[in-house]
Amino acid sequence: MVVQNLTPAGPPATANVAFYVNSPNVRYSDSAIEADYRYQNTKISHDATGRMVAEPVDTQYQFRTETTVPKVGIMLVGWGGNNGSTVTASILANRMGTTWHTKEGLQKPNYYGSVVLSSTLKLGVRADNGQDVFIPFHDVLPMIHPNDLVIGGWDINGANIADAMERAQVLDYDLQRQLKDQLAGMVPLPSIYYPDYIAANQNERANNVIPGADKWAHLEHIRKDIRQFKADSHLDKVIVLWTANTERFSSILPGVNDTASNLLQAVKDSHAEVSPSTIFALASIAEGAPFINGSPQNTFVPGVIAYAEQQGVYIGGDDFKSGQTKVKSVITDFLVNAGIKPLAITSYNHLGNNDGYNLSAPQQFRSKEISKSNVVDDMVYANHILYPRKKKSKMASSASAAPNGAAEDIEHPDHVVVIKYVPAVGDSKRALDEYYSEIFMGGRNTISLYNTCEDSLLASPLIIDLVLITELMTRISYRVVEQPPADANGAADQQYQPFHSVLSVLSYMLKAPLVPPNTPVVNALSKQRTAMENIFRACVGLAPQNDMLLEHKAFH
Ligand SMILES: NC(=O)c1ccc[n+]([C@@H]2O[C@H](COP(=O)([O-])OP(=O)(O)OC[C@H]3O[C@@H](n4cnc5c(N)ncnc54)[C@H](O)[C@@H]3O)[C@@H](O)[C@H]2O)c1
Ligand SMILES: O=P([O-])([O-])O[C@@H]1[C@@H](O)[C@H](O)[C@@H](O)[C@H](O)[C@@H]1O
Repeated sequence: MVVQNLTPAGPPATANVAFYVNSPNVRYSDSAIEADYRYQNTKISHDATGRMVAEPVDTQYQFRTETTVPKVGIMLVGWGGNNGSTVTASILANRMGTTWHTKEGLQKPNYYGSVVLSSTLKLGVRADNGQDVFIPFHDVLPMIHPNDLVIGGWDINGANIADAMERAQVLDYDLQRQLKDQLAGMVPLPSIYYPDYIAANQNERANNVIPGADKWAHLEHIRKDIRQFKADSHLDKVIVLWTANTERFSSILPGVNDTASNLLQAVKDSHAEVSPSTIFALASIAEGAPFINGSPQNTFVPGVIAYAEQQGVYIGGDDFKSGQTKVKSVITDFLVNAGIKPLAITSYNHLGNNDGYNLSAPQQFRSKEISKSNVVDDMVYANHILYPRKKKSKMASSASAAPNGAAEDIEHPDHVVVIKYVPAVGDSKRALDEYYSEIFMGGRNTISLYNTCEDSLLASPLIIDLVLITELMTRISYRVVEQPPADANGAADQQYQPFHSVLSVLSYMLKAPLVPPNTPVVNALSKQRTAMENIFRACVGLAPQNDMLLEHKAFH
């Protein structure tokens, strides 16, 4: 690829960019952006006297982003569910510009709740008057648009997407009325059903199931489905996303799912501890399709992570962060960083959709309880003033384990998660939270929240963001260089590499972010968003966003 240095005229007119960066560190061609980026960090050590020493360290990166936007299809596992049918119908409504009547008047389709489609980021300040300039997040780098997505998928229930939309009772009738004819033609493919992985009450739904108990045959069946879907729609890429029911956790068994080869053998042996979601993940990885887990179960047993690393395919998860937990990752961050000490965080909610029905079973609830409980760990761990570290106990509880895996015995707020199934409220989940904290001089503070979370209307835009960001990441590569290459016309090409297969950049959309082994888990929502934004700024050679506003604090 010939990379042209920037000319005053900017990148080639054919470059697919919403803006361009006028810098010798950023180079454009008609199909790629290459940026030199100096990553600045601070290494901490201690000197001979035990004093802490802070050392600024710089690493020179180069990022390359392919700017040609491909034709992408998404295959939803659980397509006929509330989330699957809602996101499908909503993308169709946006694509067609369908409007509909409600008691509030005429409604227009939108993508509210999507960070990529409905939020902005500060690009910089106006050269003439210093005012902030914001752009749509979607414009920071060339991204696919959800209106262009081809959608398919599987479900153990055979209802077409129009019937599934009606069953979900999420979208307004006047909108459903206009979409149902097109959605009726969308029928989920038969899926894998292992009854012991989801609540027994889901058995009544299972009328669209791949027969047999041969798990390797199931794997090959799903692989064939992915290939067929890609071929039928002449797609460049396919992304598979799990929005099916929450499964019970799989036991981690040495010799079974601890390595890629053992796991593949376990599938050949139809081992009982291989879940449907793990088979979907393996099939996706084998077909080079990124796989995202929107539910809390441990789909990504060690063997799946190892297989994704071997194959160089992206995976991400777990569990959409849509409502109650999203707020928790903000409130807890605010309290702890304000020097206020949460003593107890109590999260109750009830909901009446099929997700809630499935979660009414103990093992499925436990999967959700785990993903909803760990979300405060990084914030607690970061403040040893409020939460002193005790001597390492012999049996440090998992709740006290430091997010980066160090088994330290850390004081931790009481944290309770309760979920109840109340059919009457349907998809309109009611979340009640109490944050009970210690404040100045032994005082106490109580914050109570009542949050009506329309679960599928909150989760659907996250599905879109997960797909758009994952697809973008497949077009970004990087390399670490000491000095910019003397020859930018190819000598450096073979040094570029993808990010780690575990896409921790997706964490903003997820309750229990999967991260590469032995790396820190970040749950604080503001940090997650800043990380995502600054990585994409780096891809166009721009410094990380900071809010110092020195230009407004210094004497002019
Ligand atoms: N706000 C949210 O809605 C939210 C937030 C976080 C996580 N989640 C998770 O997303 C998932 C979907 O939520 P939902 O409200 O759409 O649930 P839902 O029950 O309406 O939909 C799940 C669908 O998956 C299907 N299914 C079950 N097992 C399957 C399998 N092995 N293969 C294919 N299909 C299968 C079911 O038939 C159903 O249609 C749940 O696991 C839920 O916990 C939802
Ligand atoms: O994202 P969030 O609102 O904290 O979590 C939600 C839970 O509170 C809810 O009970 C469950 O049914 C949803 O699947 C979702 O996981």
